[in-house]
Amino acid sequence: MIINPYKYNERLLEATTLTKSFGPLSAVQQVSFVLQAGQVMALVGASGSGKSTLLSILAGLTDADGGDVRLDGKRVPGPSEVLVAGHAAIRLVHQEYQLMPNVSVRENITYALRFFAKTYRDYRVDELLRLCRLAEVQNRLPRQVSGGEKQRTAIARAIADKPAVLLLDEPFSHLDLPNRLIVRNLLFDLVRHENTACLFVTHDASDALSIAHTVGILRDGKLIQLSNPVDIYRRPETAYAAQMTGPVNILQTEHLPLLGLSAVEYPSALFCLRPEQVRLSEAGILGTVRAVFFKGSHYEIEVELNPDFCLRVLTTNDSLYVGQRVNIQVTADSVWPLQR
Ligand SMILES: Nc1ncnc2c1ncn2[C@@H]1O[C@H](COP(=O)(O)OP(=O)(O)OP(=O)(O)O)[C@@H](O)[C@H]1O
Repeated sequence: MIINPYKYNERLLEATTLTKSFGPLSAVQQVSFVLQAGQVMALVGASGSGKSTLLSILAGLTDADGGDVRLDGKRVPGPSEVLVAGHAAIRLVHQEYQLMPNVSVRENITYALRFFAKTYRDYRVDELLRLCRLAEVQNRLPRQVSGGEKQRTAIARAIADKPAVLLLDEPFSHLDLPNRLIVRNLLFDLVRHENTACLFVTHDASDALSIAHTVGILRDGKLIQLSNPVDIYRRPETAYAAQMTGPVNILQTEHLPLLGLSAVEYPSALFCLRPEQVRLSEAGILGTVRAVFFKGSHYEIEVELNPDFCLRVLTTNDSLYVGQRVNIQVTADSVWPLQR
């Protein structure tokens, strides 16, 4: 058993008011959060919201204009302050994996342990090959393995010497479903067995909600909401946060009476209604099915309540068809007010 050289305290990785601009463009604006050992955080944001820039700052690979990053209370220097950019205990796995093309999967991982004694190195590489499910392809070159295997090789290499923090840039975006599940379980194992703190960025909330302990929403470089997955899904603060975290109906005050809800009870002008909260019920309001999308485990349908207002509804009812008249029901507690 190898003891991790980094002694953790409660506030492992701490970002305080990080800011970065490229000319007039503010890529990262006043971002602050704390990530603890054994925790997974996901940052969700649209393309260009500053995810990669933020990761690079956290890894010590890009200088911030303001604010700082601390690991166990000690400031992580930016690249302009050190000879070799980066921090020994913080690893970033890029979207392109950046593997050495001419050596095997095993050698790619072994390279990260080149300063360790051979006995430990061999033991640890075998352990990583098992953890990352790479034993069968260990002697192949990176170009001879699948995208999922490349991804796992990059993760194995990054965690080889047990860094305190693992940062992942869009770890799921190029993977098919079976590989997404393997990487998801790998992250679970990592935080459980090695107490690593993981932070990944993604534009797809489904991975974030199912894996992370904390989910943050990035918009135009700002961390606009940070919460546990259930709260962020059920109680998003803005329409953007609602849209980034799953399928949603964004309603305006004038839509509420169409759903049988009294607008007077709701002072806000925008509301979030998740499609699974809409029930098909004979006692409900009459509408017409405008589209039916098969989603595997369920259907997503669009129900038109008037020519200007359609509602997305999730249902397991498999007998619905376009043009059908259906009744929908929405309860007051499933409508969540949003800030403008
Ligand atoms: N080196 C740079 N010089 C100038 N502008 C940059 C540079 N790097 C990033 N930007 C800009 O900063 C903003 C944030 O970019 P960033 O790559 O961090 O976003 P992102 O959320 O990771 O996007 P994506 O999901 O498309 O990768 C974008 O508008 C981008 O064009």
